[in-house]
Amino acid sequence: MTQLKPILSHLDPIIPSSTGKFKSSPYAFHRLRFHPRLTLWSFLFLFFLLIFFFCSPPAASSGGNKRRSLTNTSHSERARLSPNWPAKARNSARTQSKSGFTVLVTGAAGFVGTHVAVALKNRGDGVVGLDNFNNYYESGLKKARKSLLERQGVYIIEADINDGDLLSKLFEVVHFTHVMHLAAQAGVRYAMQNPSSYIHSNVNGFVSLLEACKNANPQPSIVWASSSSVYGLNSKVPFSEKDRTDQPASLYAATKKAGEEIAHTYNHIYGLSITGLRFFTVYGPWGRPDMAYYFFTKDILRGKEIKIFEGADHATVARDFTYIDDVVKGCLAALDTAKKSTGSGGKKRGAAQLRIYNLGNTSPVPVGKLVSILEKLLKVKARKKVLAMPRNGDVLFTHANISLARKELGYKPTTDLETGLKKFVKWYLSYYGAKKKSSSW
Ligand SMILES: O=C(O)[C@H]1O[C@H](OP(=O)(O)OP(=O)(O)OC[C@H]2O[C@@H](n3ccc(=O)[nH]c3=O)[C@H](O)[C@@H]2O)[C@H](O)[C@@H](O)[C@H]1O
Repeated sequence: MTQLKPILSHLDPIIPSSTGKFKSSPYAFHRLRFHPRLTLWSFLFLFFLLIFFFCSPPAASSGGNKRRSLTNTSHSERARLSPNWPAKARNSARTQSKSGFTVLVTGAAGFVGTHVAVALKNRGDGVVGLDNFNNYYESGLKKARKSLLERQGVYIIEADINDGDLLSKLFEVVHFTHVMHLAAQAGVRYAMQNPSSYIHSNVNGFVSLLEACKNANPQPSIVWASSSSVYGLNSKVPFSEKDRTDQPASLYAATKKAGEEIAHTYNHIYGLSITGLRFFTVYGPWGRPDMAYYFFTKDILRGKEIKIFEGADHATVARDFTYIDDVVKGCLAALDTAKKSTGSGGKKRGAAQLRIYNLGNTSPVPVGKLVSILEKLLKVKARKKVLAMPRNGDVLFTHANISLARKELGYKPTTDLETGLKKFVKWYLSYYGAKKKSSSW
């Protein structure tokens, strides 16, 4: 405050005493121009303001609760593309056997994308990744996932799914048999701060991708990530694929629901084979820092207070937390059972497959229990504050009925929350421990 005093005292002469005076800005400007000390202080003030503005890191990941501009325009992405990307993509797309799939994984530097890409590569499929590396959460984590994929022989093209020209070229360079579409603007609560990013990625981006797929010859089969959030205010449990999904509680949910309708249209008009997977709060190693289990871990370790939401009349908030390895198995099973698209070059030649499945754990756990498991694993008592769930798009509980996925995909989750969190915590401590040692954390 004392440092501000000189600045403020020099600003005093130009602070108007009434709104009327404020309008006479030429007067203030005159005073500003001809007061040398004031000019010096003003320039210094502006200089430090600009330094602060340009040097500020992107907002912290905890809860993803600050508005950030996402660097996901196609022009900026195009500028970052390596000139020999077609050769690298062709090489990465090579399969180990004749029957192997050639899969484009969008959102490959994301949490689920990285795991799915590795699993496909490990079983001998050809995999090309695509990711815009936006700054929704710490970019270092996305880069680390990219390095992991590179070590496995998966090349990631740094581009946005909204870049239609790039996608058309990519589908000419590589004849993909399948597309695993995982690129999306995730996060339920962040939608209130940056609504347009959800339209950009989950609506426009999805349409841009489907346009490229429908024009491709051959057309690939598509498996994509929808969300448990489409059940919204539905109160019938467990959530079945037949239940209503017309009451989304967040814009995120609304864009995922829109995606399901858009999928129907492209299937109907162009004969694209499309499978949507409704993920239920997926967690695990290499996870997303904007999710509660992840930033609770970070905050518990730092002694920072965590907020635990509860419903009206102290109702428990619970989630059907689903471990990443189980979800990956579901994704691969969806790819394996996907029928071929029936069209080619934009023309439908027959009815095509259209499916939707819940991929949950079918065992909801209260958020309070999640915290007590973390306390046990981290051996640290959390500083907890229980408060009413804010009106921010959250829903009280999720619970998946997985009978359809079990029957048609052979999907069978086997990891309970404690086992899954144990693996997450182990990864977390080694990842950030190693980063701390290299003093970049
Ligand atoms: O299945 C999905 O479709 C979605 O799953 C995930 O959303 P959610 O289930 O909301 O997960 P997440 O944010 O980890 O909050 C978990 C719990 O902690 C509670 N919660 C949260 C924050 C907090 O400070 N306190 C708190 O109690 C909160 O009330 C909630 O009960 C994905 O982020 C989303 O992208 C989407 O994929």
